[in-house]
Amino acid sequence: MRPVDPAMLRRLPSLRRYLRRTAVTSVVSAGLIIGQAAALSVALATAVRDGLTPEVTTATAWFLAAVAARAAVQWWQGASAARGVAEVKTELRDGLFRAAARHGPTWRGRGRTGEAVTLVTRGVDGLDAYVSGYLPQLCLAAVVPVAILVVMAVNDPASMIVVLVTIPLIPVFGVLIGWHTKAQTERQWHSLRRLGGHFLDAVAGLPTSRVFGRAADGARAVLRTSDDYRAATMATLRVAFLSALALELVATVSVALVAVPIGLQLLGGDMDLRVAFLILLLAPEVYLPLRSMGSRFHAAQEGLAATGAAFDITDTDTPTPEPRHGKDTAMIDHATRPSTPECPQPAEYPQAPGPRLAPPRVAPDRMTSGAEVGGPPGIEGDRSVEPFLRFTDLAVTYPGAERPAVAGLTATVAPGELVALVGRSGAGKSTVLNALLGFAPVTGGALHHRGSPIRPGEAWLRNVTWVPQRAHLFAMSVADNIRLGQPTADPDRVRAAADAAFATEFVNELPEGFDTPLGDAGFGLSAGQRRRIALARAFLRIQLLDCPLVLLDEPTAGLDLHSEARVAEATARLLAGRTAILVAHRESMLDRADQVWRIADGALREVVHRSPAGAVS
Ligand SMILES: Nc1ncnc2c1ncn2[C@@H]1O[C@H](COP(=O)(O)OP(=O)(O)OP(=O)(O)O)[C@@H](O)[C@H]1O
Repeated sequence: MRPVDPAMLRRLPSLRRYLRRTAVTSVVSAGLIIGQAAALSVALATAVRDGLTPEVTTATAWFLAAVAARAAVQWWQGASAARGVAEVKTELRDGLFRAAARHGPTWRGRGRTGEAVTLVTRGVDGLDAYVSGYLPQLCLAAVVPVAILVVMAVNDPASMIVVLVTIPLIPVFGVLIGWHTKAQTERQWHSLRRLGGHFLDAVAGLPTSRVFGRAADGARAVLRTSDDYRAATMATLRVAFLSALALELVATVSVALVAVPIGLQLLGGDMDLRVAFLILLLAPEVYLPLRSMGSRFHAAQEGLAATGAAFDITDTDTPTPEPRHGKDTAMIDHATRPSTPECPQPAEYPQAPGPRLAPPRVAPDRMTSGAEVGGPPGIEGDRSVEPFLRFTDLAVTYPGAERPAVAGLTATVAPGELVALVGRSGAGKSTVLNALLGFAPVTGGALHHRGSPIRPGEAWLRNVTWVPQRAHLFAMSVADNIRLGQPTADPDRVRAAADAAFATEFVNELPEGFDTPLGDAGFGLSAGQRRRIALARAFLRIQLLDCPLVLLDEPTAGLDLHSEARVAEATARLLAGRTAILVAHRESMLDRADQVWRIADGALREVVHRSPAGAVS
């Protein structure tokens, strides 16, 4: 623990400039403190001895001039500090952005975006207390006591010796407490960064964690990190308050040790009154900058910890942020009880090595709609007559949008049917899926499942498996990503789901296989690999929860031919015997559809029915 980190001075020229300005200000301040005390002691001693003579008036005028000059210097120092803080923070942020540009997306993805954002914003802002609070006090502490000791040596060497003996107590206490504070502050800063990372991951993955029944766990993880941060902050504050108290006590006792002998000498007539006033006025000023420096040291620590983290990034060619994918840092805590219910385990769950799947199930009785759980009894329709899904004049208008994204959509889906949605980009295909998931507001018409109105929420989502266009992978291991909805699933089941999604091959080539931690949004995997992990996640969910409805949003978009063929095959396995709605552009996916809905400008323009043999009706 050094008073000033030389590494910071080396890397930040604006900090060096600021420190030079502050050093000059401190020397001027020291002169003014001594001048002020000298003028006042002359004025007081002369007034006591001779009454209000012209000498008293002159000394008082000098005293007032010194006070005014000190105020001006302090104002200038404040302005200089504000400029210095702005320059140092700009330089540091500039360095971070340059490093990010130099390293490209590789670096960003390996860390958590939320952590990086916390570092660049709140972390760098933590330097305010260091630059404008701690450094000026440090400069004063280096100059003022020395100057005052010289004055004391000339006027009263005995007082100088008392000060010389007591003054080291303050830095010694400061250092002892500082060692303790450093660990506390680093813990506090670490918690804050984790909080930023968790929060962003939780928010970005919210739709995914909702569908997979883990939204509450994400919130709990954020809450737990917030609590860690609160505890670390309170611990730092406790140390800061205690240290302020200890330093205050040491300074007061030290001033008393100087004052008592002076009083005795005055009584004995051995000391001039002017010298006595001068020493008594200067004694507290010796300890003041050291005390202030000690108390500001704690506030400055967060900024220093953040700066250390920033230099780790700016200094390395290929920065490797601290590991953050352990179970303790995962957004979703697997120790918590899954929010989805335990499901019967199908006896024929696929086992490695070959991807074998459980036999398809069509419209299982276990299925629930939102209405069955939350609605009044008797709301269910006639299962033998009602289609699996019914869209009646469905309209969706996003908040703030001028026109509906989907309007007047009327259609039905029979149990076990595969419906493919086709249409140009922006036609409204994903919106149809979002309406079914409850992610887009149904502003007109109705959605029914087996005759019951669909009520978006946990109960309904338990029926659904969703593979979105851009599946969100969380910053945790590959295995934990696959078992997102079923955290208690054993490794064999995870592996079998990966086999079925043709993911095992590339996962085995990752450094730690299924335990390989992924970065933000699945960093470290290609787009096709991410999709296969998302499919594996869906496989596991289907197998364990037996979800009868599958929603897939362009599972093969942006893939090369080889990956596309594999994902298409995996998708076909996923959909076998289940009711599914699939947004598709590729023929490979359309061939398997029972109905093809062509959507344009939010309206259903055409429905093509295909027979099992592929004929169009
Ligand atoms: N969250 C949203 N808020 C406002 N408007 C939205 C939102 N999401 C989509 N839209 C708009 O709704 C319309 C339909 O979008 P949607 O994503 O359903 O199209 P899409 O057919 O799935 O397109 P693509 O094939 O490119 O994914 C578009 O005009 C889009 O701009």
